Amino acid sequence: MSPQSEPLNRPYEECGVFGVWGVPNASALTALGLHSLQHRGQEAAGIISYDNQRFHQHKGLGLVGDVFGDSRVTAALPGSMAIGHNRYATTGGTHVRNVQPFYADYAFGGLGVAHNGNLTNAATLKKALVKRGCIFHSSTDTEVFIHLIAVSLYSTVLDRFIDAVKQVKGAYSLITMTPDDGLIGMRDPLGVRPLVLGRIPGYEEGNGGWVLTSETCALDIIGADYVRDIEPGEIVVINENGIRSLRPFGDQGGRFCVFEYIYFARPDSVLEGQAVYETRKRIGAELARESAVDADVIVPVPDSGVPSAIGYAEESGIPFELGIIRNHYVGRTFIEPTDQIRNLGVKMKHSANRPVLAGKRVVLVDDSIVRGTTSRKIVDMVRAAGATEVHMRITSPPTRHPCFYGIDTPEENKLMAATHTLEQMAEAIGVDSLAFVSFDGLYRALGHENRAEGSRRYCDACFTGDYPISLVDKEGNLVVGE
Ligand SMILES: O=P(O)(O)OC[C@H]1O[C@H](OP(=O)(O)OP(=O)(O)O)[C@H](O)[C@@H]1O
Ligand SMILES: NC(=O)CC[C@H](N)C(=O)O
Ligand code: SF4
Ligand SMILES: [Mg+2]
Repeated sequence: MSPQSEPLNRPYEECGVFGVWGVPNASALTALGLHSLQHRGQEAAGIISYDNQRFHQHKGLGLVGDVFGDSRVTAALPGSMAIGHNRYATTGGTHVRNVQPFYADYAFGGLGVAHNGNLTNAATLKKALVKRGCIFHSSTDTEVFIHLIAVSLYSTVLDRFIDAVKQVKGAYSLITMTPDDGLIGMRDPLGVRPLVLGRIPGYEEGNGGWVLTSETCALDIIGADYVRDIEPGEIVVINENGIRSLRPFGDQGGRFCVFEYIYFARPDSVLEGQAVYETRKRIGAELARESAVDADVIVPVPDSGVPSAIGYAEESGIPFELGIIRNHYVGRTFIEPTDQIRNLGVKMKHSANRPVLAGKRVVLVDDSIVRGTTSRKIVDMVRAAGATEVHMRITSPPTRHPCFYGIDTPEENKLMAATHTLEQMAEAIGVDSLAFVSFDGLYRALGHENRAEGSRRYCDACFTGDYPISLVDKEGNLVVGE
């Protein structure tokens, strides 16, 4: 949770966006894309389509399968252009009115927008917009785009859009659609969140078949080819004239979220040219070199600990075993508002594979410790299954600071690494030893010499407190709403 949202005890997550232009049944492809982005948001899903005459939309709380499982739903969203969104709230609670994509009817026609990220000056802008008479319908940061476009004095939609993004601060990967301009994709000037461009084979002769989405796994599911990443600060406009690229912010260099590699993205995705799976394996190998321990078995904390545990096992020569089994019917995170229910959720999600653990010295590999809820439970479980030693290895540096750029982390006083020393953490979790990957180890796994050389390319603020984008609302103690 970012401090800008309501004070619920929730783990982190973020959103997935998808847009397609120039194909029949665009909404059905969008629903498929959203399915493969489910790991980025499990709270709500929505699709808006356009059939050359009017817009159609369907949105709802729940998983993509709950909202779009029935093919009659997408059949009722006709058209060759569509955008979709999976939400996990960072600003504004889990209410139907906050479900994206958002749609607005302007004097110049309709416009739909889907946003992954989080704005750091949304409350400041909202205050000013409300004073000018704007009536907000949601409590999200995303809605400020809708009003900034409405009040802009520029005449074309694209100029109004550029005018709007120039006023916001924060992280945003956006997919917008309008009847005249078609599909508009954009990454914020530092490219904190991902956005890729793909093309469906068979459309090369014409202008159709374009796809914009958060991760390449959503291209794979619909058989689209990866074309390239949208660059930080780049706007792409896709319509019957083909694809056009604009750079109203110039080149400010990227600060891509390093945590996308560590945890968020699906392991079969490729982000900014780097395969997530291989990167996680390399982080695991770095960790094995840095924090070796005599043990009998390397056990991942599923899901996201799996690739790095493979890397750790390969490097250490200690066998990899699935000592913890994950229940596939429990989601990635537990969005229940209380710690009590979240604790039960962790119990429901993981169980010990006793024959693999009994009498063994176990190394558990996970990607992060946020509150420590997962680690505490897993360690208890592994000990109860008869492990003689339990060592914990974490493939991120300690999470000491909240994220304000689209990841739902808790405020500082709930982050275990912000309130405990390493020794206190090891004791609280109940392990014989605990180690986190070093900053240099992490950056080596990303292909850099060390952090000093690599960190200019990434945001790693939740580990370092080095926030690359100003936290305007936080400094002014402003919040958008509940
Ligand atoms: O310290 P905590 O507050 O418990 O949070 C950290 C845990 O949460 C995440 O897992 P999650 O269940 O979200 O997803 P995953 O199945 O993809 O690993 C992460 O991988 C850690 O296991
Ligand atoms: N996690 C996200 O990217 C969320 C997008 C937007 N800030 C919202 O709260 O709806
Ligand atoms: S603060 Fe952490 S999670 Fe947020 S964008 Fe930066 S690296 Fe990613
Ligand atoms: Mg996990």
